[in-house]
Amino acid sequence: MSLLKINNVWKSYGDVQILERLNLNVEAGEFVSMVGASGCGKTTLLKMILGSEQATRGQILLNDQPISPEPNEERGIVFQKYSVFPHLTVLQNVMIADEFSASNFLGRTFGKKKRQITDKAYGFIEAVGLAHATNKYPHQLSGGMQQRLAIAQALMKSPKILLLDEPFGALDPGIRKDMHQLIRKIWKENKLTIFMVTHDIQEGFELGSRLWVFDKVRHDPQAPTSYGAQITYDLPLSTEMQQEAGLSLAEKYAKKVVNS
Ligand SMILES: Nc1ncnc2c1ncn2[C@@H]1O[C@H](COP(=O)(O)OP(=O)(O)OP(=O)(O)O)[C@@H](O)[C@H]1O
Repeated sequence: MSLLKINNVWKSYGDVQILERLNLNVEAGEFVSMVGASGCGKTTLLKMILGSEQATRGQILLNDQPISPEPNEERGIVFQKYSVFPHLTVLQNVMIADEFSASNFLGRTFGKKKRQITDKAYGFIEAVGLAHATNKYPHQLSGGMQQRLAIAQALMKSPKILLLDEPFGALDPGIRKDMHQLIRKIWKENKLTIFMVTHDIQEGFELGSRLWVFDKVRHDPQAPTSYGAQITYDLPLSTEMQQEAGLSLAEKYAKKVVNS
């Protein structure tokens, strides 16, 4: 049984068609990279998987059930813009969601419960390589460190699915490489299913186990908003392909997409 089924999904905003005819099955443990022109609907699909946007037609099923209209703990999301709280330390940022759910209103826990949450938070802080910065505030961290913090925050909820919206887009190339290693390690160790939007086709090739390319197949010059993007390539990525990927393969497919 597939973890996620996207059954003939269409999405429009008003009379602007964004996505159309999406039919895809995703198994648990896949890492799907999503690439395509700006504005073609990649984030919109992520939001539909998160549950914060609804399909206009068709259905997305998670474990054969319609996706709940509210985001829930099964799905965590990390955006390009760091979503951490500026007035909380690294440790407090990672603990906060668990503290709120354990204490209902106050956002503070005590005694044994607090110790459990602290231990769990330390585990994820270490996993993302921020053990040396536990008591620092976000403004004292580099962009890469803030993004590590956002990932640790998302992992605290033990999501089965991690949604990444250009998570490394704002980072320098050297730091991006480190983050690639980190995310692959986290993907494997936590047996996550990952959907990642990226503008960098090479990153998409290197990181994913599968690549989706979004593009418009149908065009009407008189009515440019009548047709939405579809997934024009659905490529399984093998490690060999990824090793070979480098620029040459990425460029080849980029050309193919542009020319199609
Ligand atoms: N809530 C909304 N209401 C109306 N239009 C929207 C809404 N959200 C997104 N759109 C439009 O839908 C289209 C797809 O947006 P989306 O953010 O999914 O694209 P994208 O492929 O992720 O783009 P980018 O790569 O630039 O981030 C855009 O034209 C955007 O303006």
